[in-house]
Amino acid sequence: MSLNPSTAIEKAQVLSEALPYIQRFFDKTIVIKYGGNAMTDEKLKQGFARDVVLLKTVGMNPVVVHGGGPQINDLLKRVGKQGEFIQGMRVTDRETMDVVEMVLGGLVNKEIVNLINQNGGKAVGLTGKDGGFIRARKMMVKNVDKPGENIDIGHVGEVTEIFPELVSLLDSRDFIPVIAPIGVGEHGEAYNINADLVAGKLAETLKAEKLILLTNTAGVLDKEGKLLTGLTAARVDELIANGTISGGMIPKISTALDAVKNGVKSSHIIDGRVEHALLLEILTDQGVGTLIRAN
Ligand SMILES: Nc1ncnc2c1ncn2[C@@H]1O[C@H](COP(=O)(O)OP(=O)(O)O)[C@@H](O)[C@H]1O
Ligand SMILES: CC(=O)N[C@@H](CCC(=O)OP(=O)(O)O)C(=O)O
Repeated sequence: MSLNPSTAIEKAQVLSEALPYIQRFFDKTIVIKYGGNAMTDEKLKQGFARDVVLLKTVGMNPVVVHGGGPQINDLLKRVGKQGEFIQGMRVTDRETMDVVEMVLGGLVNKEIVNLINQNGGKAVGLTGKDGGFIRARKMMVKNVDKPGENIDIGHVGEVTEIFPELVSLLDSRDFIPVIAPIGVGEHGEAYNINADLVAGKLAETLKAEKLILLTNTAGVLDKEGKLLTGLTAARVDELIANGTISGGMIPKISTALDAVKNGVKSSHIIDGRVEHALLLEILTDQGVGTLIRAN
């Protein structure tokens, strides 16, 4: 099949546009949070895996942290339980914790590992229990109706420490770490941690160049549903206070902000429903979501 010369030149131009980005991000760590909602379409999943392999092949160090909220809800339903969330965090009793470990540490993790490997990468799946590398403690959430009181939401954790050696070792041997957001407590107990929080802390610990949170919206939207392409700390506070940002977007935006305040060069909330969103964000002049800056 002969190629139309102008199409061929356009393709070459897009490839050429990637060069400065490849040079700038060579050997840099990019932490990518792959949200459960962005994981539903087969073609998108293949595209995601291919993009991750491409980034690794051109010399970057992609580290994938995945979610799986909707997938946990599906299995809970099959065992007759209803998922419940308070301030974006899943209420996690003992039985729910078992389901979370099965879905995140098992099904979802191995599916992503497999997808990346089928596309020519060398992915290795981990939970925070492996090498005890994600340490956690029980998280309490504030009771908004009763100031000063907390709500106990069960086996939900917050990260206390991340030991980066295991991830760095995998990176240095050309493996791609794929991490499920499960932490381990002082007594070996498992904690369910919001995947955005794990991705943010990991990005800080690894001194990542970028934190990219892939989700199922165009980015952060204003009250009219229009995309906000750039946000600062002050504006985020305002949008949370007036209810424009709610639910699962609260831990996401807080994480993105904490990361840039703590040394990650840039945080992005981008649309995982756009094919090759990762490549567009990292290797082209085109932004595909919301860029979060400290000020
Ligand atoms: N201002 C906002 N802009 C975009 N999404 C918002 C906003 N406020 C709340 N949301 C909700 O946050 C959701 C993303 O969080 P979540 O469902 O936890 O995603 P993920 O599974 O990718 O982590 C969106 O689908 C949307 O319903
Ligand atoms: C404490 C808490 O809420 N944990 C999350 C972990 C998975 C996750 O974060 O998945 P998404 O990124 O797909 O939302 C949960 O149980 O759903």
